[in-house]
Order: sequence, then structure tokens, then C-alpha cells
Amino acid sequence: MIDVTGLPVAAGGAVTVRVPAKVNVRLAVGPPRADGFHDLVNVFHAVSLYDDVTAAEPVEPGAYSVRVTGLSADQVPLDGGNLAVRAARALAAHAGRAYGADLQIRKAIPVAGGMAGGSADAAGALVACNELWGLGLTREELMEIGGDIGSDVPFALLGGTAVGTGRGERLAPAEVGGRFHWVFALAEGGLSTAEVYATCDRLRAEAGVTAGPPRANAALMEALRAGDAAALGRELANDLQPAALALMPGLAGVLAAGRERGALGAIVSGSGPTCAFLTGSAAEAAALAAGLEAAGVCRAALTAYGDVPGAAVVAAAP
Ligand SMILES: C[C@](O)(CO)[C@H](O)COP(=O)(O)OP(=O)(O)OC[C@H]1O[C@@H](n2ccc(N)nc2=O)[C@H](O)[C@@H]1O
Ligand SMILES: Nc1ncnc2c1ncn2[C@@H]1O[C@H](COP(=O)(O)OP(=O)(O)OP(=O)(O)O)[C@@H](O)[C@H]1O
Repeated sequence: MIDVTGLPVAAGGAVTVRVPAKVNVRLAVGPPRADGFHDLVNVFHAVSLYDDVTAAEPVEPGAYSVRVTGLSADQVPLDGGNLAVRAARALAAHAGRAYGADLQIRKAIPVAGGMAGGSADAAGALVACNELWGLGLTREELMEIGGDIGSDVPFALLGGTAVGTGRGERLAPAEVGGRFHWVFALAEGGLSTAEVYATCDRLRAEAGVTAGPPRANAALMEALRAGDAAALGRELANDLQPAALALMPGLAGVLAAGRERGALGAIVSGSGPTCAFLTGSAAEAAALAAGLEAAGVCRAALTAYGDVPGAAVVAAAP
């Protein structure tokens, strides 16, 4: 592992929180709002790819530092723009105290990949610092603070499967009747979430389409409830997919490669460019991942299952 900052590891107490990635099994996007965001019906599903966030005593009193290791660590900002640092600062401001923290992030969630890796790190920092500083805030209170950092942050705290409305920050947990097995094909490079939403608006305008309010899908919710992978595969839908494909045309070939190899469903994950494939079992997922890698259509193909719980403390040292 590479320590990209070379900062010393802080002495004293430390709390480590594990946070899952997400895939959106339905992402229905309404027209742009006056504040620049879009109303959504966003069915989040947490999957077993995790970032670990450790919060320790600050290197200097009141200071925030961050070190990042793991997958594409060199693409993650190390200044105040890091979403984990922003979240820790927001929590300290909420508490009205000048705490400071030394944050360590071990990344396994692709950066700028449409799987909410940055949001996961923000959620991890909120849970870890809440514990480190002994604040005792509830998960609901942390979700409120997290919603101001990013639309996906409250879900990273909640986990499981949930329907997000508003910007995606208002969550209602959904029932899931079984384990779903996924393959995630990682792309070279990332996509900017804001640019993908803007491209969605542009493509709709060019096609003369006026988007109505985003709508739920009863058949999808029933497939989740029944644990029926074949039915879920048929109902997967992402309104941002045409925009992601317009910005990265090669993704169409990745989706086709997964379908040809028997995936039950193939979709761009969130704002992309990661492509998600649903399969019928862990063995099918492993075979599909190997097939996609052998075909050379992606940077790497990872297997994971869902759903899994949201941000949780996995280690704490006094
Ligand atoms: C694509 C998804 O990942 C699906 O879960 C999310 O909608 C994006 O969530 P996120 O990365 O947390 O995004 P935010 O940090 O809240 O917003 C980044 C940018 O995405 C656009 N954005 C985001 C959410 C939303 N409901 N409407 C939007 O138009 C806005 O341009 C915004 O400035
Ligand atoms: N801790 C962090 N981890 C990853 N990216 C971060 C972090 N903090 C800030 N960023 C910035 O945020 C950008 C988006 O990162 P992120 O990995 O959250 O994208 P994403 O997975 O596409 O998110 P989403 O699915 O929520 O749209 C990155 O390009 C990076 O510059």
C-alpha cells in the first residue's frame, strides 16, 4: 500500500468504518429543478465492495489531514475538497467544536465510477468522527448532515436497498427477498456526475422530449421483494444511461459483451462509467467476470453481492 501523503500516522484513539458501494437498480430522472438538481426515483442497492475509513486523533490540534491508499488512490483529492474531509468538518461545525482528525481511506470502490465511492468516504468519516469525538448523534442526524455533502451520502449511511426521492436524499427502505449476484466492469477513466446530468438534459432537449415527474416501477419492487434475479434483470433501468453512452460510446460494447455472455440484466451504474451485470449465482458472476476480462472489454471486472448494510464501525482502538 502506498501512503500518498507521507504524513505520520496519528497516535491515540482510532475508529475504522466500512462503507459499501451502490448500484442504482432504477434511476428515473425528472426535469431540472430551479436549484440545478433533478428530482429522482432512485432505487439504491448496496453491494459488497467497500471503502474503509479510519479517523484518528489529529496530527496537530484542530487540523484535518487525509491519506488514501488502494484502487486509483492517486485520483482522489487530498485537500479540503476530499469528501471525507468535508464531511468531518461539517460534523464538527454541527457540534460547534474545533475538533480536527487524521483520516485514512482505503479504497476498493472505483473513483468517479458511478458507485458513490466519494459519498461512501463521506459517510464513513461521519460515522467514524461521531464515534471518535463521542458525539452520540443518531444515524438519522448523520443522514441529515450527509445530505448537504452529496445526494448519495444518506444512502451510504443507511445501506440495504432503498427508494430515494427528492435529490435522492429522502430514503424509504425497501424489502429484498434474497441475495443478488453482480459483476461490475470498471472502465478506463471516470465521468463527471454533473456533466452526465447536463448531457441527459441536452439529449432530451435535442430529441424534443419533455421529461415528466420521475416514476416508480411496481414490477421492479416486486422482483426485489421476491428475490427474483431474472425479473429484476428485466426491470433494471437508468435514465442517465444514454448520456453516459454519449460521453463514453465504448460502454455500449461492454454492455453487449455482458448480455452475450448470459447476464440477466446489464446497465450503466448511476452516472457511470462502471457497467453492472446481474447474474443468477455467485458461480455465474465469477464466470462472467472472467469472460469479460478475457475479452479485454474492461479495465477489470469485480464480483459482488447485494444487498449489504450501510456504514458500520469495524474496529475501534481507545
Ligand atoms: C447519479 C447518482 O449517483 C445516482 O445515485 C446521484 O444522483 C449523484 O449523487 P452525488 O454524486 O452525491 O451528487 P451530488 O454531489 O449531490 O451532485 C453533483 C451534481 O450532480 C447533479 N445532480 C445530482 C443529483 C440530482 N438529484 N440531480 C442532479 O442534477 C448536479 O449537477 C450536482 O451538482
Ligand atoms: N474520498 C473521495 N473518494 C473519491 N473521490 C473523491 C473523494 N473526495 C472527492 N472526490 C472527488 O469526487 C469525484 C467523484 O468521485 P466518486 O468516486 O464519488 O464518483 P462517483 O462514484 O461517480 O459518484 P456517484 O455515483 O455518487 O455519482 C472524483 O473525481 C474526485 O475528484
